[in-house]
Formats: sequence, C-alpha cells, structure tokens
Amino acid sequence: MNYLIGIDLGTSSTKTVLFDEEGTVIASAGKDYPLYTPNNGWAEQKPEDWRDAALETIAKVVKDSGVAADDIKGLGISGQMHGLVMLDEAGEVIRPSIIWCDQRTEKECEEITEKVGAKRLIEITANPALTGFTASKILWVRNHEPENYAKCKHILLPKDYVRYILTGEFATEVSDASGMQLLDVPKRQWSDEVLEKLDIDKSLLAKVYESPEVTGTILPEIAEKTGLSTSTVVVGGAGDNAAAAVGTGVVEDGKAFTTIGTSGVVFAHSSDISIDPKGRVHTFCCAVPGAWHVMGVTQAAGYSLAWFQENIGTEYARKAKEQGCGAFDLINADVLKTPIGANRLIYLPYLNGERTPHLDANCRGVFFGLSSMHTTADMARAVMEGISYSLTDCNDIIREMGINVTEMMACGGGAKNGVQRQMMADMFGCDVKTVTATEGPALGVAILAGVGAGIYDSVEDACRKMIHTDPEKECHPDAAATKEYDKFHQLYKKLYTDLKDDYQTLANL
Ligand SMILES: Nc1ncnc2c1ncn2[C@@H]1O[C@H](COP(=O)(O)OP(=O)(O)O)[C@@H](O)[C@H]1O
Ligand SMILES: O=C(CO)[C@@H](O)[C@H](O)COP(=O)(O)O
Repeated sequence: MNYLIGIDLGTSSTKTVLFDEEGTVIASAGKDYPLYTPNNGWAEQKPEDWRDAALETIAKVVKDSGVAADDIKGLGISGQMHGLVMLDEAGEVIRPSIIWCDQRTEKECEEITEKVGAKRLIEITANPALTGFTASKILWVRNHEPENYAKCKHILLPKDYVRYILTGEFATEVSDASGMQLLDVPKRQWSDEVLEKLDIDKSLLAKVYESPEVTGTILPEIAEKTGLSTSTVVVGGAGDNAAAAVGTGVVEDGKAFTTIGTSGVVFAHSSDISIDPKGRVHTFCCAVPGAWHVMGVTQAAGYSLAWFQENIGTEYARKAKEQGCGAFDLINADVLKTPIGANRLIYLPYLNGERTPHLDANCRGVFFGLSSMHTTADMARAVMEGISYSLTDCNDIIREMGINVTEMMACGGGAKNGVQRQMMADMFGCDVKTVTATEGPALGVAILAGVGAGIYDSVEDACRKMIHTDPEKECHPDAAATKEYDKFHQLYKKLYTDLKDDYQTLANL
C-alpha cells in the first residue's frame, strides 16, 4: 500500500495527517501556537513555531502509524494564505510574519493602487489592493523597517517556508501565489509589470509551480529528524482554501464549500476566470491546473468563537472540564435552547476588520441590542449566527455573479459542529454536506501529493478514489428557519451601513 502525508498549517495550529491511498486516516497529530496582536488591527506569528509544529507532527504521525518510510510516497503542504515570511542570505527568519488578518497596510494599498492603476491591478491580479494580501505587507516593511527590507533575500508564504525547511527549495504554487497580489492570475505566472511598478526585485520570489507538481524531496537531515525517506516527493500543495476544495471534492463547476477555521470562507470552483467588478470576493488560481475559483472571506469566523470563549464565555471551558465533555458541547446545548435571533441580539463579527462584502480594515465587532435579560447563552448564539450571516453575505455575492452552486460542502474546525452546519444550511437555503476525513485541507494536499507521486492520473481521479462523503452528517434547510433568519440578516446588513462612518471616526480617535 502507498501512503501520503498532508500538512495543514492553520492559524490556530498545524495539523498533519497520514492517509493511505484510499483516503483512510492512518495517523494524525496537531500542535497549537500563539497569534500575537502587538497593536489594534495587527496580527503576527513566528515562522519558527510553524517549522517546529510541522517537524514535530510529521515525526509523530510517522512513528504512530508504524508505516515504513519508503511507503510514504508523497507529502503536500497547505497553509494559511498571504502571510509574509522574509529570510536573509543564510535562510534565517528576519522578523515575525505579518499574517493574513493583519490590517496595518491601508496606506500601502493606496500606494499599490496608485502605482499599478486600479484597472490594471484587477486585470492582472484579478483583485483590488487589500490589506490582507502580501504585496502591501512587503511595502509596509520597506516603508517602516528599511533595515529589515535591506537584509531580505527571500520572500515566502507560510507553507512555502515549511517546504524550504523540508526540502531546501524556494518554491511556491499558483493558488497561494495568487493571494500575494504579484501574480498574473489569468496567466498563472509572476507579473513583471506589477513587480516593476512596485519596484520589487523578482529574484526575491520563489519559483511558481502548479499545485500537483513535484517541487523537491526531503533533505537528509530532515529525514533523520522525522523518520521520512529522502525519496518522498513534496508537491506544490495549495493555499488552505484551494486545498480544502480538493479535500472536499470541489474540483468542478457547480461545486462549492464553506469553511469555518479562524477565518470563514465560501468558495466556488470556476473553469473560467470570473471576477467580481466590485472586488468583494477574491478570484484566485485553484489547485486544479487550468481552473480558478472565487471566494468570499469572513475575517473572524472561528476566531470570533475563540475570542468569545476566552473573554466572555470563560465558564464553558471550566464547566466542560468539570463535566468531562468539550466546551462546544455545552455551548451547543445553550444555543439550541435559545431561539433564532438570540432573543433579539445581533453580533457583527468584525474583530479584525472585514473583507467580504465590506473591504473595510477599520470596522470592528458589535453586539447590537444587548439587554439586561441577555445571558452568555444568547451571546453564544448571537456569535454563531453573526458568523453565519457573514458567510451568507459571501454566498449571496457568488450567486449574484451568476456562479451556479448545486452542492455545498462544509469543512474546518467549525464544520465539526452540527448546530453550526444546520444554521448554514438554513441560512443558505441548500443542503450542507461533509466528508468523513475532518481535515479537508490536509486531505486536499495529500491528494495533490498522490497525483505528483504518480499514484493517480489527475486531481479529479484522485478525488473520486480518496474522498468519501458522510451521509449521516448531511444537513437539510428548514424553510421556516430560513425565513426567520432572513429577517435578522436584513437588520444585520443595515447595521454595517449605519456604522460605516463611525468606524472611520473610531479608527482616527
Ligand atoms: N466543535 C466546534 N464547533 C464550533 N467551532 C469550532 C469547533 N471546533 C473548533 N471550532 C472553531 O474552529 C476554529 C479552528 O478551526 P481550524 O480549521 O483548525 O482553524 P485554522 O485552520 O485557522 O487553524 C477555532 O477558531 C474554533 O473556534
Ligand atoms: O486569508 C485567508 C484567505 O484569503 C484565510 O483563509 C487564511 O488563509 C487563513 O485561514 P485559516 O487559518 O482560517 O484556515
């Protein structure tokens, strides 16, 4: 039997899974790391934490599985997108990574739009300048830390830094590179025009591959440390969402998925390039060679729930420990006891600004309608509903673009939660399904590794053999709930419009 490894370098943790070639999970391991917010709206992580988590979890799955190193034919890495990793001449990390949800680069976005031209920027990179994307982070370091910029010899994305550690190669692939705003997305190669206009030296960037292509093999010292073989191939892999698409079988037109990780995403496959003229959803290359996708992003989806548990619903963790269950079991029990609309409490999940649909770095979270009768149960329900309203906004724009979605899969930490999945089915008004392997991105890149290692002929072929849907977890929409949620969703949408200018005032105080 052949085996494949998928690594998902998330924002909350790295999850590494060893699959057999039929998609069965043989062993898995995870390791958490911190997210640093040194200023309001800033977000950083340490690339060294990602490196240590990847090495530790690979070693663990190889050991726990008992699989012979030579039978592990391929490895793929999926990662949180957009983060900026800068390495010096010796390959050492220069500063912490400024990651995807950091909002400090509004001025640099203006600089990009001015230098490239708004129309040309969308024609080439398929997206307007956004604070989340890597190009503005590169310019921020050049504008604010010229000494660090001068030392920088290699610019990598988070997962590509881990690839460098494993293989010694400076490589990336089209799906993640799309989120740097330096790629010509229709042509799937670096844009000389954008690089010249922004005065970024192309030699700083890694070589671009398609996602299933082989980018290298495991270095001898890493093989020694992890128990892998030096003949295991490492493929391009994918940004976490493009990887999750492969891992949930979203590899042809009509298919879509929603994920709740730290962020939340609604993603639809598209065999033709399709761009929202208002830039509210992103258009990127997908992991299937020759295809693209559109996706809407909620900045703080699972992160809103994590924030809620750390700061407001702290009792859930304590009681869960006492009762020997998970905190989400108790949250779910409370949410189910609370009616739709959380007793007239609405939560706006804008803890880190928002991308879809507002593209606003300065908006922030709100509990609207707070009354003395409200409890943490109402707040928990309001947070879950707020996340789902935001994902519904993403889905509505994709539908508005004429992209026909017939099937919605769910994945990510939040999709493990049946209450959350039902909420999404009710709000989207369509069936929401899941696959048996809970780690969508890890399975997705393991599938890509299977193609790169020559076990499968194509990504589509590998998906047919490695993905198994879980019929027991299918959620069907309840028409009465859809109608009820819609009333609150209308008010939820109006609240942003009403507060838009006040957010700006707050940011300038
Ligand atoms: N059972 C659950 N119900 C709802 N949300 C959950 C559950 N388990 C995890 N989460 C949420 O999922 C997020 C982590 O998901 P994950 O896909 O691992 O994220 P990432 O890839 O960003 O590290 C956390 O922020 C947490 O709030
Ligand atoms: O910024 C984006 C997509 O554009 C995020 O989806 C990040 O890629 C982070 O992912 P998670 O850690 O939430 O999975």
